[in-house]
Amino acid sequence: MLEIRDLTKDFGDIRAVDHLALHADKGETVVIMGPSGCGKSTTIRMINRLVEPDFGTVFFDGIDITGLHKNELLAMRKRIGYVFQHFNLIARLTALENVMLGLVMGRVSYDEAKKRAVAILEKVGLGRYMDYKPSELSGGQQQRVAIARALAFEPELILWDEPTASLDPILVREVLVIMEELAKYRASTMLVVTHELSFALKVADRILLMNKGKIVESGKPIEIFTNPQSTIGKTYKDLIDYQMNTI
Ligand SMILES: Nc1ncnc2c1ncn2[C@@H]1O[C@H](COP(=O)(O)OP(=O)(O)OP(=O)(O)O)[C@@H](O)[C@H]1O
Repeated sequence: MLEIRDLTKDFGDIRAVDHLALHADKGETVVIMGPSGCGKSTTIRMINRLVEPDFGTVFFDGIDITGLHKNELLAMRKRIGYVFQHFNLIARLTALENVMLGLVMGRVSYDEAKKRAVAILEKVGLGRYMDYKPSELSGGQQQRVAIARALAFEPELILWDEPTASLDPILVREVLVIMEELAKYRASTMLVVTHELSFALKVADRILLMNKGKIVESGKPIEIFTNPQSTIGKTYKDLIDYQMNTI
């Protein structure tokens, strides 16, 4: 469903992503992990062209996203949901309006947009908070609004860019639980950048380890974390061993 080849991005002298290749099958949950600055966010942002690639192709359902014109790209973005680290909600709008906005701008009628937004907010456990503004919600609740917004178009692919990274540890779980449910349901393919080892172990169908702009290792969680082949993989294994031994 998603096939990336040779993806490359330079920022000045820095090569953020270096001839990267990856693929994800329909319904699969693929987790990307790697050290800070290795190019994870840049990779994920190039898929829907929030960052323009310098080189390479991103095939989604057989269409090369890198070659799409503006209107085609906007249409494609309805098929690809995106959840950011910082929730990027509009402060003066309520939770309901934040979820409805994209739908209404995407030419869904007001009544239909409202019906869909209410249903999705209920699904993420925010039925009671529809009329709250972001400043009146906890970080976890704000991120759940952002997830509802990403789900509004029933995306075939959801890109997650460190969705729990700016949350208080206590609030991380409520977001991970929703992600786990979505992964289980398999309605959308999920590409997840995260540092949450427990989520990767439990939920990922496949983990990709990244370093210096490239995928250096890929496999099922159990393979990667018990018998790592790369230096980065060995570091993660040590981290898991350490955590297990300290519990
Ligand atoms: N807009 C930009 N301008 C200049 N350099 C950038 C820009 N975005 C990213 N970079 C650089 O590209 C490299 C990869 O950054 P990226 O954010 O993709 O890494 P990351 O793996 O997501 O890191 P983290 O886990 O800390 O979020 C880094 O060296 C970063 O400083």
